Amino acid sequence: MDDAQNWHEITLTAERVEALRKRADQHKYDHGHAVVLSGGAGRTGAARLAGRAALRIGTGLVTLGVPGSAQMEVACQETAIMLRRVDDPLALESLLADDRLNAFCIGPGFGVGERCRACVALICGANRSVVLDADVLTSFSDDPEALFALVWNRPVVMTPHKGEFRRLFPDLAGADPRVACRKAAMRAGCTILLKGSETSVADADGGLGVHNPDGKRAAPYLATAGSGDVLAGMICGLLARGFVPVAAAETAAWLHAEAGRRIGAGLIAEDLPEALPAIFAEIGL
Ligand SMILES: NC(=O)C1=CN([C@@H]2O[C@H](COP(=O)(O)OP(=O)(O)OC[C@H]3O[C@@H](n4cnc5c(N)ncnc54)[C@H](O)[C@@H]3O)[C@@H](O)[C@H]2O)[C@@H](O)CC1
Ligand SMILES: Nc1ncnc2c1ncn2[C@@H]1O[C@H](COP(=O)(O)OP(=O)(O)O)[C@@H](O)[C@H]1O
Repeated sequence: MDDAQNWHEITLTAERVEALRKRADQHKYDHGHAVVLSGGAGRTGAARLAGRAALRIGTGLVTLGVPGSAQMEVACQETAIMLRRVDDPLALESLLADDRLNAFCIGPGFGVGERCRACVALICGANRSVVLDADVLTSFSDDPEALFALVWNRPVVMTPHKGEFRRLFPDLAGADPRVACRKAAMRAGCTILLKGSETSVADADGGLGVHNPDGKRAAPYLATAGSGDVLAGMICGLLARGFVPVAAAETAAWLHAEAGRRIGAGLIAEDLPEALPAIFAEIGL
C-alpha cells in the first residue's frame, strides 16, 4: 500500500484521554515500570530527559539503567527516578528477568556499536515493548536487515529523525515522508514514527497517521537538542502504561507537540515534560 491519500490525522481521541486517566483504586504497579538505558559518564543527559518524560506521562515507576562510570552523575540529578547499574548485556539480562519492567527505551545518548546492538537483541528477544531511537538506529546503519529481523512483529516503536531514517532506509529517503514512513514500517515489521515539522506514524500493516498535516499545529521551537529524547521517553512511558505501539506513538506525538506549542519561543527540552500537568488538567484528567 503506497497510496499517499490514505491516512488519518493524529488527534487526541476521547478513548486515549481515558487511557491516560489514573483511577482511584489503582497503585503504581498498575501504571507500568519503564526502563531507560543510559550512556556512560558525561553522556547521560538524553536518557535523563527520556526518563523524566516517561515519569511525567504517568508511568508508575521509572528506572534508569546506568553504567557504573555514570552512577554518581545520575544519582546527583534524579530523585523520583530510580537507578540500576547496567554495565553490559549480562546486567541487562538480569533486569529482563523481572517481568514487571514492561517497557524499555534505548538509544538516546547510549553510544553506537556492538554493546548497543547486543542490548537491542536481548530486549527484542524478550518480547518487551521498546522504543528504539537515536544511537540504536545509527548502530544498525551498516546492516539494517539485522535490525529488521530483531523487531519484526514485535511491540517496537522506532523513532528516526530524517538523518537516521536515511541511514536505515536509504532508498526511501528521497520519497514523500508519509509514503516513506509507511513503506519503512511495512519493511521493518514494526511501528515507525518519522520526526519532522510534520510527524508520521506508520504500522506494519500499512496504517498511517499524520500529525500537523495542514500546519495548524506547528511547533517550530521543538527544533532544539533533546526534544526527540523527550518524545522517546513519552512513548516508552505510554507503552509501560499499556498503550499498544501505534497508540503510544500517536498519543505522545500529539502531547509532545502540544507542549511545544504552549511553551513556544525559548523552549528547551527540559521544559517539555513539565508542561504535561497543565495539558492533562485541560483535557480533564
Ligand atoms: N542533552 C543530551 O544529552 C542530548 C543528546 N543527544 C544525543 O546525541 C546523539 C547524537 O544525536 P544527533 O541526532 O545529534 O546526531 P546523529 O549523529 O544521529 O545525526 C546528526 C546528523 O544527521 C543529519 N540530519 C539530517 N537530517 C536531520 C534531521 N531531520 N534531524 C537531525 N539531524 C539530521 C544532521 O545534519 C547531522 O549531520 C544521540 O545519542 C542523541 O540521543 C541529542 O539528542 C541532543 C541532546
Ligand atoms: N520545525 C519543527 N517543527 C515541529 N517539530 C519539530 C521541528 N523540528 C523538529 N521537531 C521535532 O522535534 C523533535 C526533534 O527530535 P530529534 O531530531 O531526535 O532531536 P534530538 O536528537 O536532539 O532529541 C522531533 O519530535 C521533531 O518532530
